Amino acid sequence: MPSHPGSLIRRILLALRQVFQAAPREAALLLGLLALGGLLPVAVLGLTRTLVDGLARELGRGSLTVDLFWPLAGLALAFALDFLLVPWVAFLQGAVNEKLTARVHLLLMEKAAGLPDLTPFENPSFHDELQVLRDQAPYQPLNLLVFLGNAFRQGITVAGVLGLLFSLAPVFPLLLLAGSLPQALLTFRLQKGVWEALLFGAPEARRMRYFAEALLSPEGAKEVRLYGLLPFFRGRYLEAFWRLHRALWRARGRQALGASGLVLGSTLATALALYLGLRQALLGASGLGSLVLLLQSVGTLQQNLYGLIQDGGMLYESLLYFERLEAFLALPPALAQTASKAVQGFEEIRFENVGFVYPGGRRALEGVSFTIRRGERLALVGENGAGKTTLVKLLLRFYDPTEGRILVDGVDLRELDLDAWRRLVSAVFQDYGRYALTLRENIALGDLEALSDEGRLWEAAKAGGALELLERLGLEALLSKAFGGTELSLGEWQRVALSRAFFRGGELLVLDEPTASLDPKEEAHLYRRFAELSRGRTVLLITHRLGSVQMADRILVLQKGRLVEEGTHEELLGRAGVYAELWRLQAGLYRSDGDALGSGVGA
Ligand SMILES: Nc1ncnc2c1ncn2[C@@H]1O[C@H](COP(=O)(O)OP(=O)(O)OP(=O)(O)O)[C@@H](O)[C@H]1O
Repeated sequence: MPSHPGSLIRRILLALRQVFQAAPREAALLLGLLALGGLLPVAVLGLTRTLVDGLARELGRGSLTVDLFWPLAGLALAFALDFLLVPWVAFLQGAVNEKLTARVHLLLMEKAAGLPDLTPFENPSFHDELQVLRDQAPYQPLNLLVFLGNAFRQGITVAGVLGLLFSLAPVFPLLLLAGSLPQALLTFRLQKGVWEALLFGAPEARRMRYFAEALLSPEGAKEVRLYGLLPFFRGRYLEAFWRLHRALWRARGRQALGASGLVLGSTLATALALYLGLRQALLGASGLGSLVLLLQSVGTLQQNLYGLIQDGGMLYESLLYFERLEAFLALPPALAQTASKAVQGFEEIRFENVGFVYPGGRRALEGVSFTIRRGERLALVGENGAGKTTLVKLLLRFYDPTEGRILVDGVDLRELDLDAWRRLVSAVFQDYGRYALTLRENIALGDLEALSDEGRLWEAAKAGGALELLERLGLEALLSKAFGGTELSLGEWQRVALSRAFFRGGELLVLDEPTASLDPKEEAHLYRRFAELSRGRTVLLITHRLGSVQMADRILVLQKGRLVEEGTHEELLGRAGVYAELWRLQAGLYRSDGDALGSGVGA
């Protein structure tokens, strides 16, 4: 539970703000119905008292007087309303829940995908937070509505019953509260222990979900079977389960023990209240109805106070969820976005002593300087982890360099309007998207405004090697088995990604291992057409297949984050440096006699 009422109220208001922004009319109506629902038990108590007092007066007359009729009619109405409220509260709760859940998802999508850079994703706490918020988004809104609704209704009932008792004598609400409040408060505090264990155990709960997912997901299905991973993941799942279960067991045990310990005090206070009520009635100081009210109030009060505490405890987690959501939405982007210099094209891009250290501390680039001129085809080669992809990420401004600068016609990239800059660029990343959308949409995502331009779609498919695919499946084919469509092979997906990049156009084309999944025939075909495909564009090609880099005007060789060589294929071979060594090794793979130094091999 929140440690002081101020923070509880602040959290409730925060969550309510989201509820009312999602569905203002439905939420107001729901609140009204819940308030009515909370008052009904109070009305029943009051009417019962009147009825019993009337009955005591009329006893023996045998006729139903007006004095008896109205409270009876009131009771009938209260019971009818109580029944009537159930389906309508459920109806409104359902409606608000759907809108609130959609709102939470939309807020998360807009925040996470709307960030201009990737820096926040490097931060483990951002990553964790996003995952928790995403995982819980489907059920926390409903939890909030149910538990907040229940707590609100029960709170009104408790306040109403105490008010009624106060009208009998102030001592009654005081005694009954003294009888039930300590137990309720203790439960409240111990419930906090359970929730803290749950929250503290949250990583365990997430680990459990992860290990279950590893066994259940289609992606893992092949390795799970081949390597016989069931016992391993099952074991890991159980380890996490027992850690969480033990923490919850202890917290719940304390809760039960503490509540039992208070039984004596609670019984004494309640018994005293009832004794006083009975004495008053015997002395004729109050009617029989007041005694009945007192008797009934004990049950109603305890039931609602206890319910209030239970639901309040459940509510705690939902309130925390909405507080975390609010904090997440308020996170500022790491990238300064004050720049707004328009850019419609470029003559040259210059890396000037560029260095980059990932937020986690890993240095990926150091002192890199080179220039790409418009229309040039530049190849970037180097071993795994040399920094090639990182260099592209800086060029697309997913991150800013930590040292040096990137200049576009002399202007720092940081000063250019980011959207305008990115509109000039088209790219195929190593981890390109595979979308459960139609083939048309998958290609047109590169430039959605031209979604219906069939001529361009066919052209792009031809350029990207997806023409045969398009002829076979058609533009409207859904590319997803999960949604009842067609599943593509990895190479086919890569052709679609290439087509998407060609569909976008753009002055600068970045290709990061664009042929990794293509068969040798299509790869050769693509590179043969490369001159034509890249006409009028500046191309930055990252590849490990050195046979394909000969079509580049210039080759940059990265090693451990540093630019170590630069030149044409022939120049670099002549230099007998890193490139020549890589070339020799790769060429050797294609020669049967093991002599890798023969000319023209691998070309
Ligand atoms: N998000 C990241 N956080 C921390 N370090 C990273 C991150 N991404 C990459 N690195 C590290 O930066 C270095 C350069 O990575 P980069 O992906 O740029 O290499 P690469 O040359 O493209 O490699 P490959 O040929 O394997 O694709 C690597 O050592 C890698 O471990």
